[in-house]
Amino acid sequence: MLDNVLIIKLGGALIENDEALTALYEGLTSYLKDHKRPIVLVHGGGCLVDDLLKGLGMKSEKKNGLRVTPFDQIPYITGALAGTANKLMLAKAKSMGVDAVGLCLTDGSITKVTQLNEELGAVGSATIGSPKLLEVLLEAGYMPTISSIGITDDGKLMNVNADQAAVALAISLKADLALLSDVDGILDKNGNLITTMTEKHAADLIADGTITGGMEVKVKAALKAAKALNKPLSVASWRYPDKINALLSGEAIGTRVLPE
Ligand SMILES: Nc1ncnc2c1ncn2[C@@H]1O[C@H](COP(=O)(O)OP(=O)(O)O)[C@@H](O)[C@H]1O
Ligand SMILES: CC(=O)N[C@@H](CCC(=O)OP(=O)(O)O)C(=O)O
Repeated sequence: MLDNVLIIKLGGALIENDEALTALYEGLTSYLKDHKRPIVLVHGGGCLVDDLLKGLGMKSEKKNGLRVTPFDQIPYITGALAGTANKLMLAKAKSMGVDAVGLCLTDGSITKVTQLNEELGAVGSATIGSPKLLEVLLEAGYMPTISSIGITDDGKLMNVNADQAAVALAISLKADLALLSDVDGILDKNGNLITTMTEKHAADLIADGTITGGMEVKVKAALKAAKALNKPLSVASWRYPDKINALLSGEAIGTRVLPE
């Protein structure tokens, strides 16, 4: 098992923000010049899916933060996430001199994906798989860049929430994990950053409507990872390049989600 892997999950809005995406890769390349640390990127792209479905005149709704994915929409959603979003990440990596390899969640069986339930349609749940392919790529110096599309054992395309996907990979690789989004971390009712989060506190904030939608999914996924790995992880912003450096050096940024 490869030691000290860091998985960084990037929310989809980053892909539409060229300045922040450039700053992220600058941060990664300058850190990797002086340090040897295996880094895996997992990305979302929910905003690209929204734009595509709207452009196609298709309706889209979310239930508890997860997109209802009719089977007739999954080819388009696959195009947006495993296609456009993944290849825009690889294009930026290429232009910054980073040797990246684009993957989906079931390439090399890096996770196992099953259908979550009938109600959500082609929405998948990712569980731990084989770390082998990622270890081979990381040892050879590539930066795996993984979309949240997966394939079931009987060959059906599935749309997996990217935070949940990153958690399954982190547990598989026993990696450190950071979930980076378009907000500074988990915010309280007044919009102030909460610096640490426990399961009990999160349950209270979900119950009183302070944590909703995509953040509810993210916090639950983060708590699952913190518990399974028995270590805290960061829910933070991708907006500040200096904080990315701090994160790479192992400092706490944003909200620390604790394994309790
Ligand atoms: N308590 C909260 N703190 C921060 N963000 C929250 C909270 N509750 C809901 N949100 C929403 O969750 C969003 C982040 O989740 P999501 O859109 O899924 O992000 P990403 O695409 O980066 O994974 C924020 O932009 C914000 O609108
Ligand atoms: C099932 C489900 O909700 N899938 C997500 C996958 C993309 C994602 O998670 O993107 P962000 O990280 O940018 O939110 C979706 O269709 O939006």
